[in-house]
Amino acid sequence: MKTTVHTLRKLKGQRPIVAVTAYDAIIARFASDAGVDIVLVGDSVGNVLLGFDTTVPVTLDMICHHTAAVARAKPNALIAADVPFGEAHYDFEKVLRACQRLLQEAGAEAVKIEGGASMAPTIARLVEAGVPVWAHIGLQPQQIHALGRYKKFGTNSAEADSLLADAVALEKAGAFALLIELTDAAVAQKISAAVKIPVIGIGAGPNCDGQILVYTDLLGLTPGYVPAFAKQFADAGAQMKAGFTAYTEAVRARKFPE
Ligand SMILES: Nc1nc(=O)c2c([nH]1)NC[C@@H]1CN(c3ccc(C(=O)N[C@@H](CCC(=O)O)C(=O)O)cc3)CN21
Ligand SMILES: CC(C)C(=O)C(=O)O
Ligand SMILES: [Mg+2]
Repeated sequence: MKTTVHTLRKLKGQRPIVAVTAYDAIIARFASDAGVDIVLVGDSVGNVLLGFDTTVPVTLDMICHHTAAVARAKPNALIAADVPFGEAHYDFEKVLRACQRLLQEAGAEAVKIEGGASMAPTIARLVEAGVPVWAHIGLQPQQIHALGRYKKFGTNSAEADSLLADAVALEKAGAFALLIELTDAAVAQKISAAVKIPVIGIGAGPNCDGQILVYTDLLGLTPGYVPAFAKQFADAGAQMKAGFTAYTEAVRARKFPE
């Protein structure tokens, strides 16, 4: 059955929501067939697949390209797409046009936007236009150059209070869900209890309404640094390397083709 923002909202309090990133049709199919609820075309495509160091160089064109590939798999999982660096910060027309491309041209069914309470007015207007918005708080990787490093949020009471205020403001703005990244687990739990919309965590402890991981981290395929919170559930990297080695040896030994 097709997952929608409506069916996701109803899962809160019923069972944990499962989300992963996907950047192409093959992975979207595997993830969706496994029963994943949401496939996110994350701007992490930049550092995990495209060889960039951060998510900052990822453009709207790139996200549209990867989202269209995911959409061609026709997954049952909801297709969400990241709004890339900068796009949500010009004016309303620019961010609406970005979301219009993602939904109309690429086939996304929801967008994810990094930002706290200050993003709430923009999100309220997008929701009014029919754009389902997943609001992303806590660590916002698009802020890396401003932050200097990836750091945990909500570790003191001022930060914890401001995260809770962000969550409440974004729920009020009409976000269909929250994503909370790299935050103190107790704060993530408190936020999950305080809002009616689902809270999906990454590096935010076990007491959220769902979890998300970058698929290459959980399959053992990430080429570079893997965050400590990610758990590896399979070693697809080792299997792929073994497959390439077997092929190389078979060709060199004239055993393939037979
Ligand atoms: N492969 C990959 N996995 C991800 O989860 C991911 C990306 N890339 N790229 C986009 C963002 C960036 N993310 C990151 C990147 C670094 C840390 C990190 O340095 N974490 C430290 C803890 C830092 C602290 O506690 O202050 C760690 O050891 O996990 C966390 C999340 C999450 N996202
Ligand atoms: C890490 C997740 C939440 C993300 O935003 C991405 O993959 O880009
Ligand atoms: Mg992202």
